[in-house]
Formats: sequence, structure tokens, C-alpha cells
Amino acid sequence: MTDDTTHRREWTVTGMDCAGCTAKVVRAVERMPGVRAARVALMAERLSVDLDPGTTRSDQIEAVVRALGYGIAPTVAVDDVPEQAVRPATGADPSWYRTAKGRLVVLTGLLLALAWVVALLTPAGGGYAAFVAACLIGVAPVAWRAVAALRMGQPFTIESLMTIAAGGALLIGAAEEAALVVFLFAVGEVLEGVAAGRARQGIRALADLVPKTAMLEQSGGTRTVPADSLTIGQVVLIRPGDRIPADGDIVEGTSGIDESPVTGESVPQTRSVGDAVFAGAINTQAALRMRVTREPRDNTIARIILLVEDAEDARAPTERFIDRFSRIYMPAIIALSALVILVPPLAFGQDWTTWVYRGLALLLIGCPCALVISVPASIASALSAGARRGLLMKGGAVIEAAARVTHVVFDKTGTLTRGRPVVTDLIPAPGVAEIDLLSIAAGVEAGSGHPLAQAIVARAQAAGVLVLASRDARALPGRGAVATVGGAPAWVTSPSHAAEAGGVDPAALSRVTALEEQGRTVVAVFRTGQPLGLIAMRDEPRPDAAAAIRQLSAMGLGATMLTGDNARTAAAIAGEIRLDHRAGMLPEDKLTAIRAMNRQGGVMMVGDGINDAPALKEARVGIAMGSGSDVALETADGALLRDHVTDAPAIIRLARATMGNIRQNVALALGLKAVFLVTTVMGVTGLWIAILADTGATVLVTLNALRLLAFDPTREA
Ligand SMILES: Nc1ncnc2c1ncn2[C@@H]1O[C@H](COP(=O)(O)OP(=O)(O)OP(=O)(O)O)[C@@H](O)[C@H]1O
Ligand SMILES: [Zn+2]
Repeated sequence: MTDDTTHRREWTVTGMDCAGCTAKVVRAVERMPGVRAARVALMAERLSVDLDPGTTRSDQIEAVVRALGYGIAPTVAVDDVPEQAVRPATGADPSWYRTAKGRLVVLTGLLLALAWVVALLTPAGGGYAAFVAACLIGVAPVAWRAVAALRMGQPFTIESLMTIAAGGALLIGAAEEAALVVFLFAVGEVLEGVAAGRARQGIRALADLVPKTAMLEQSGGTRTVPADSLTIGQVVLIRPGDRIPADGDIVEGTSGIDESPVTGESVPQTRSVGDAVFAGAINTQAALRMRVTREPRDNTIARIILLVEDAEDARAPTERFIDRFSRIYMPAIIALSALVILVPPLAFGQDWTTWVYRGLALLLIGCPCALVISVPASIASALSAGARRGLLMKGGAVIEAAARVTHVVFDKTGTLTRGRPVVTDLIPAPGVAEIDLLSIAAGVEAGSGHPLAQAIVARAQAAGVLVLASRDARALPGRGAVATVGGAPAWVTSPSHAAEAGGVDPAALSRVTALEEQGRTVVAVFRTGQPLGLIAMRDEPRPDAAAAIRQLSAMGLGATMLTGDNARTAAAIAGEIRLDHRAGMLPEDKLTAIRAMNRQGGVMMVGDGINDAPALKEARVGIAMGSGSDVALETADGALLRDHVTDAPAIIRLARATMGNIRQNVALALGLKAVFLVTTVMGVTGLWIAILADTGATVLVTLNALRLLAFDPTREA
């Protein structure tokens, strides 16, 4: 996005409570010269701007945002000082009474109380003047913000509606009510801020998991250093009970690691020398030494937080609809209120004061805060509720698509099965020694990352067999691998591919069938025209795979296993887990199958992301499973960080609950508006009820969204 003259800059902006606020900031900044694009992440309180610093300086942008009534401070200049690109772990929001909006509540409240006292003591009308004063002083900062927005080309803001309504009320002599409205408006703003802050904290809590300091090993002992100063290759000491300060590999010690903060996995895992551990996890038992493998800002948890925060930008279609709706809604209400003020007195000779009053109250109904916050509040709560259990979704669009899924497709290896096949049978061809079969096969597979390859190499190492050196190693996707071993090309492939190449002796094929019917995967090893034998492996289904499929069908969802493995092995495994399957699929077959299913409805594909990234992309919703797959987190639409198959139904449950919550919120916000629209025009409710209704709706909507934080998607309904 950024070219030579454009730089991306980021700020933390405080005081934004709803999408109305973010729109105001974005529109104001985007009008400035030299600004290519401006984006605001509401829950992350982040403004990022691509700008040409030669045309507009950062402090000019800051001045504009401040004029609108928000706080602003630079976070990072991503491409200017990359080494500082660590977001400060911000703590909780400041207490409400320390914010500008909080001070306005105190001020307007005191003025109102004072005016009431004056009114009691001076029945002759001194009270009226006191209410006028209270209203004017209270509305001044609001009017100031309205003027700032107006100067930036935004006439219709909540502040401008407020200012007109309060000013109009004064003109028709309703000073007491005007002062009350100003006070209630200030209270509402604070309540909205508190509610939005609660939603934010769920995400921030993740950042607080990484300890601030680390014990760096140096010649002559350890030294306490800030955790975000660690660099790759440094060795740190982690005492039992400590949190791990960075992603790294253990170089000394064995301990139980509680990864629940990062992945949601609640059972501590035993980790030992050579194993990877994540920043934020807790070392439960023994002291460990660990070598840092990732810069602090690339830590898995830092990437999860970024993903969750940025997810807000991937807006749900519902959300975009509401944005468009509220853009029409405000002007429409203003037009309606003009009609209410003008038509009855002019056309029907009715009383001006009554209808001006009703028109002004209608203006306050025009405040779309509750409506515009209804979707992002639910989404933010859902994202952080999911993140705490290792269920990640990249934003509202993914949540919406996941809620509509009708069919779930699973990859077999590493998803429904453990992905750690174990060699069960070695069947050398006549005249071939078992050792040669194994050492040649391991030689071919040594460079491959395929789970079958790893099983063969592991078996060779365990048996103390020399792994022959190889060159020109190459994968035959969906079929096997080939390499030059000991001077001659050698293959390890599926028996069917080997049969075509003349690399299995026909007598062996019945053995293959028998092994495959037991759910084992068989590969044939051969050189040009010379069969060397068969190797059988078995990859156990994950313990919760069958439960996951049962849950999915209870939720009315279909489930299918796609595998490159042969039909008999696939049928045996699918029979154990009890789901539909399609076998013998080449990677491109998987794509075609998913494309066809996409046409019939929403398909979610769950895979380990290692060799099925294209299929994950093709599916309506692609979910990568397993914390190990770094690539997948970036390319998929979401991820299940724990190796639990039951998290697939869980993430759909979360998505469905979120969409349900959003529907409730939209209905609540629109319903309340509709009710008070009618009562206002009929004159049943007045000015201060109108403002109370808007604030009340905003608070109700946010509270309802916060219920999602407590929703446990892993529990069956
Ligand atoms: N490196 C390899 N060594 C031996 N056989 C292989 C190798 N790669 C692929 N094969 C053969 O090709 C088949 C399909 O492989 P593919 O990688 O497409 O599927 P998979 O990952 O094993 O299973 P799934 O599709 O369920 O993930 C395997 O069952 C195996 O017979
Ligand atoms: Zn707002």
C-alpha cells in the first residue's frame, strides 16, 4: 500500500465509543491533503493513516482529532522505526471521572443542582436564569465539538443534534428541561465509554499475559531485563511459576507448561529440551532455560492480539448495512423533525411551541449511537470470548459466514487423526533386507515434511538404521516422494502410483488390501523397475473426533472427510469416526470438491494448513487447526489453537451465538427508536426521555453484547 512518499503512521485515540465517533474521525482525517487512507479500529482505539509527511505533518492530524474532542497519542511509525514497533501494553481505561466526558457530567450535574436550589429560593424567576446558565455552560463544550466537525464538512453529528435541541429548547422557554437534557447527554456519553471499555478489556487482557521482564542469562549470572528487549538467540531462565517471556525453544530442563493463556488448552503439557514454548504460557513445575526464537513483537500471542484487533476491519455485511443505514437515518430524522415543527402550525394552525418542542425531541431520537454500536460490540465480545479458548476468527465477515455454514469438511491427516503416524509393518520384497528397505525409504523421505515421511525417518532412527544420503529430493504431491539415493533414483509412493510405475510385485497387492482394511496407510518403496517392499503405518484418530462429528450432526450440519489416502484406509478411519468420506483425492480434487460444495451452501474447511492451504482458501470459511502451523494463522479465515476436533462445532456455535446476539441488538436499538419516535410525535414523551432512551438503548445493547464474554461455545446446548 505504501509507496516512496507515503508512510503509515499509527495513533492511539481515546474517547471513541461508537461507530459514529470512528466515522467522524476517519472522514475528518481523510479530507486532509496528503492522506491516502485512514482507518480506525474502534475496539483497539487505533487510528492508522497512510500519509505523505511532506504534505501533512503528524501533529496536524493530531490537532484535527483533538478538535473533534478525542485524545490522541502516537503509537508507532511502522516503517520508520521498525524496532520500536511494539505496541505499548495499555492498561485499563482511566476512571470515568478523570476523562473530559466525566468532568462534563460533574460540571453539568453541579450546575443543574445549583439551578434547582436557586429556583427554590427565588420563585420570582431567578431559577429560569440559573437553568439557562446551566444549560449554556454545559452545552458549550458539545457545541464546540459540533462546530469543529462542521468545519471539517460534517454537519450531522450527535453533537450538532444536541446543540440544536438544547438551543431550541432554550428559545421556546424550556430552560429547565434543556439543562436536564445536557446533563443526561453527558451521563450517557460516560456510560457508553464505560461499556465500550469493558468490551475492550477482554482483548487487552491477552496482552497483559506476557510478563514485562525476563531473566536474561549472561556470563556471570542472570540479569532482569524488559521482556520486549529480548532478541533472537538470547537464553533466558524461567523459574517455576513464572510466565514465559518470549516464544522460544527449551535448551535445558523438563516441565509442565500451562498454555491455557495462549491456546486455551487447559491441561498442562510436558515440554522438554528441543520443544517450542509460547510467550504468556506458565511454567508450572521446574526451572527451564530457553532460547528466544522470535522477537517479542512476532510472538504468537502478539500475532493473535493483532489478528483479533485487526479483525474489526474485516467488517460483516450486516455491519456495513448498518453503517449505510445510519448515514441515511440521521438526515432523515432531521427532515422529519423539520416537518413536525413546520407542518402542524403552518398547515393546521396549531401551537408553535408544542410542535417545536416535539420536533426538537425528535432530533434527539436521531442519535444513532445504539444502532451503530450494536454490531461491533457483539463482535468484539465474541472475538475475545473465542480468543480465550483458542478459537480465532478474523472478523465480523468470518463470523457471519461461519454462522451460515451448512457443511464441514475435514482434512484427515493431522486434523481428524493425530497426524503422527507410526510404522506398524515392514514388508521387504523377496530378496531385500529389512534394513535396506528402511534405509533407502528413509533416505528418500529425509527431506520431506510429510507426516508419513516423518514416521519412516523416525522408525529408521529408532532402529538404528543408517539413513542414506540423498539428492534431488522432490515431492510428488498426493502421490509420494522421489530422490536419488545411493546413485539411483528411488521412490516412496502410494501403492497405486507404484503399480502404474511397475514398482510393486503383484503378489504384494493382496497384503496391501488387508493392511488398508485395518485403517493402515501403506507405501511402496522401489527403484527403477525394482520393488523393494512395503511399509505400513497407522495414524490414530484423535480421541474427540467421533464426538465432534456427533455434535455437528446434532447441530444439523453435514460432515465429510477428504483425504489423499486410499479408499480402504479412508473407509476404515471414517468408519471409526462415523462420517462421510472421499478418498484418493489429489490436492486439486480437494479444490474441485470444495468448489462444488460451496455452490450448495456454506462450507467450512478444517485442515492443519500444512499442505491444504489452497483448500482452506477455497472454502467459504477456512479454519486452520493446531498452534504449530504458523502459515495457516495468516492465510486461513480462522484458527483452532488447541488440537481439539470438538472446537470445530464450538467455533460454529460461537458464530451462531454472535449473530443471534447481533440480531437482538439491532432489534432492540431499532425497536426502542421506533417506540420513542411515535411517542415523541404524539407528545407523550418529551425531550429528556428522548435522550434517556438513546443512552439507555446504547447501554442495553452493550450489556447484551457483553453477555457473549461469558458464553462457553465448547458446551453443547
Ligand atoms: N512423502 C510421502 N511419502 C510417502 N507417501 C506419500 C508421501 N506424500 C504423499 N504420499 C502418498 O500419497 C497419499 C496422499 O498424500 P496427501 O499428502 O495428498 O494426503 P495426506 O496428507 O496423507 O492425507 P490427507 O489428505 O488426509 O491430509 C498418501 O496417502 C501416500 O500414499
Ligand atoms: Zn458516539
